[in-house]
Amino acid sequence: KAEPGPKYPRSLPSLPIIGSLLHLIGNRQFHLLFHSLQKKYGSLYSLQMGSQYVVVVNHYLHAKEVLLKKGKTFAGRPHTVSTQILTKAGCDPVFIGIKALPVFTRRQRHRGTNILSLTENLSGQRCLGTDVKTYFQSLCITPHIVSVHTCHNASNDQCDPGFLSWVTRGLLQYVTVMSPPQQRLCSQLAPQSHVGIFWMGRGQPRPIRSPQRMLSLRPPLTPAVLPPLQEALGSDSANDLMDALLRTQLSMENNSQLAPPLQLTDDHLLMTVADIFGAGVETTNTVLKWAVLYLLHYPEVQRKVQEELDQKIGFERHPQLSDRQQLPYLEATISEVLRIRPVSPLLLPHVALTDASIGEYTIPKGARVIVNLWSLHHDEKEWDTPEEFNPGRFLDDQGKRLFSPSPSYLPFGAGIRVCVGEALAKMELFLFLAWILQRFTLKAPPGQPLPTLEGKFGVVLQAQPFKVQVRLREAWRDGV
Ligand code: HEM
Repeated sequence: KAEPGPKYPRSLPSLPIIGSLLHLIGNRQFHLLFHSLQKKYGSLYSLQMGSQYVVVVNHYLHAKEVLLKKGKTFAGRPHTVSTQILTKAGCDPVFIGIKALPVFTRRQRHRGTNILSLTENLSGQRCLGTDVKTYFQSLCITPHIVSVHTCHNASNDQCDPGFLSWVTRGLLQYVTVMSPPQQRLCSQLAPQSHVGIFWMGRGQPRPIRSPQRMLSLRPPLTPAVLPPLQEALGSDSANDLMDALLRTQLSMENNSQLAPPLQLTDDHLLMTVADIFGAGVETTNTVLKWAVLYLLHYPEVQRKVQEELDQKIGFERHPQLSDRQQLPYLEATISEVLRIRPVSPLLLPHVALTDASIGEYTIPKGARVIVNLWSLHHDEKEWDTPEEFNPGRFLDDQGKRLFSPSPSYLPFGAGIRVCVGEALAKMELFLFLAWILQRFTLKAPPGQPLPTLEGKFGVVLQAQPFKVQVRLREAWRDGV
């Protein structure tokens, strides 16, 4: 009897050249579309983006196979023409440095109060404006600057002035302008950035003017920036990410056996630091916006968070990272925000580095695999009324924190490609929300309807612009 041939996932209909585009066009919310297509095609199916074979995963068992069990096999990322140009032909982030980020983040645990005092300086003391976007953006940038480089000779965590100006005058502008043009560029081929990125496989027609223009915006690591940092490299141990990168660069330069391609160039350094800002600022800022939006819709949740803060922290001091354990309801609220509106609802695309399989299905080498986190976080078999915002899901009967009430919860991905900023992001979210809600009550401005909870799919799942009224709490005013 003949062996059965390979079994491929069911596929959406496709046409030559345009692939399955006709089935995707007009729908801008790809996570929702991919979620709904399960009814017809099952939880694992494929589609064709131009010449690119794409597999969509909607169930946690398959997702865990891709990310954890076969993490190395599916660890590839797509190479696109724009990323090639932007990274100067492969000066990708330096993973020695990037993967070391959690270490520096752990060290920062002891510096929580310093992050907090920096956020205080930014906030203009007691009054928050209604421009949530700008406020949160500046709030989120600060810990990244601290995490990437702090001047360790200073008594508190202050940045080297040259480095700070390089970040604020050049790098942040570069990172903020990077997303919209990239989106525009991609939208010439497909309506949304994720799909655009998938579409931009090698050998396809593509406009390259924008990435080149973006490249010209990249702030060079001038002599004013690097030498002071190199001089400061005194002790043996690396204190922050910049230290680790510079130390590695130095030891590679001194190793005569390493040919130039193995040297760590200034471009590697720049791209690594740019990546920390690019990947970290918009994500954390977006989660904060979603958190505020849900607190406007669910005032009883806001009240409970404030009651917990009042009881456990009071009004005499700021919340600190060491308070996380005694504020389970706030932690549960953050977890629920990350579930209900995952910032990266399709993760980042993964690529099969060899021929492989997911469940009973054969997956060819080079296939792009999209893990639809939205489907995992809204699976009705795993979550009771998934569209309801209920932090209580993340608490047990005694009110203690449950870290993962369902295996279908992966807001930061998992395995070899897990988000390297997870610890830092959780610290930031905790401190910002604790600090804000200790002092302020958030409401929709009077006479205005509650803002929509519908997201906008793009580089991240954005909340639509909204305004918020911020009131200093009576209890806080009386307490200080
Ligand atoms: C709440 C905020 C954040 C969320 C929800 C988030 C989520 C994610 C997700 C889902 C991925 C993709 C995992 C995959 O494709 O399998 C990712 C990747 C990544 N994140 Fe985050 N992230 C956040 C904040 C940060 C921060 C603060 C940083 C840096 C300081 C960061 C750096 C990165 C990097 C470098 C990657 C790529 C990892 C790789 O390709 O190996 N993220 N993040």
